[in-house]
Amino acid sequence: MISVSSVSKRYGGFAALDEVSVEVESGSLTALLGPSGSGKSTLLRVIAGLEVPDEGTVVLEDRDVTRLAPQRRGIGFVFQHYAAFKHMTVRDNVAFGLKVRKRPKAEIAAKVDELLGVVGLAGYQGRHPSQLSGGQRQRMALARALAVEPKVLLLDEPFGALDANVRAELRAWLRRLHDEVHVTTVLVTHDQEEAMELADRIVVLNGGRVEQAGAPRELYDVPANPFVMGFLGPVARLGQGLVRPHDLIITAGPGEDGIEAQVARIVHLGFEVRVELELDGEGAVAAQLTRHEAEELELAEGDIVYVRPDGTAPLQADGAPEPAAPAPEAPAPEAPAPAAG
Ligand SMILES: Nc1ncnc2c1ncn2[C@@H]1O[C@H](COP(=O)(O)OP(=O)(O)OP(=O)(O)O)[C@@H](O)[C@H]1O
Repeated sequence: MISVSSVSKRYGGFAALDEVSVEVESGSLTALLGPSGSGKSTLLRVIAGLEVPDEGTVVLEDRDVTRLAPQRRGIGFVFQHYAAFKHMTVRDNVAFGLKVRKRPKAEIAAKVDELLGVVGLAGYQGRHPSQLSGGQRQRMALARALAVEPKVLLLDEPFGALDANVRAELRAWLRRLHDEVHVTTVLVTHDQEEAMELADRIVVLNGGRVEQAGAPRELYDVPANPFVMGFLGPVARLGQGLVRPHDLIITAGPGEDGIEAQVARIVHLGFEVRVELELDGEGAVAAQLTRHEAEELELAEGDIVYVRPDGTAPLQADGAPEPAAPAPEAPAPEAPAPAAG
């Protein structure tokens, strides 16, 4: 287990981390998710020992390592731009840490073979890094980090420099790898889809603080505040209430609490249909329907319909957990667009 308690890290007067506390279960895959500059990399570097916090502690498996050198923490690290030894073969790159530790030759050979199999590079032992694709290089980096059997694997945007298709492939692959080897893993990403798909647990950072930590579905379904809601997925605003666009129900008649709206645009996205609605005096809102639902309603642009949230209670735009009494006009929440690729 990794236990980060009340860690603060300042650069000059600027707090990159402000009393951050995070628990990472042994064997889990935890994602640090947040916008650029939120402190993700700084937190990872504090766990790695590449930065010493101004305040707070880092405990690894019951041992206070706050001031311990990185190489003595039992940690494997993979960065976005992995610095491979260009003059060495794939085999020698992966063997490097074991050679430094003076392990017997036969043991090194067996371990390297095993790992190259695990990361899907079995036939590539003799190649040099320049003869690998970007995705293959990152898999080699993971094999190299895993070779010394770290207690903790730290990944800083390991697929950040790769194109979308390769990223998606490597994500699925990393999840399978983690299910096999169960190394306690902390992954930094600004991509909410990557975090949702990979992680057992997500820690959302913003401005050097933890906004919320929990299972991906918990964060998506029960976000603690508008920031988390906006960062984890699309948000539709009905008055002071924030809901997911797929939690909006459109009906032809007003029903009990339907809000009148005019269909401004219908966008067919394969299985989904996005219905853009103009609310009277309340601006625009987009609902997400299945194709089947949209067909049943026989929606057409210009139609007058009624919209309401389904059973889920909307999050209040001012962050209050319960629907508040008539609130003063609050400014729109700063819900950032989910990060693109
Ligand atoms: N060595 C440093 N000196 C001064 N400021 C720093 C230093 N390292 C980080 N910072 C600042 O601390 C803040 C957090 O940086 P950090 O790299 O942790 O963010 P991040 O969430 O990883 O962002 P990104 O996704 O862009 O990598 C940023 O505002 C950054 O400019």
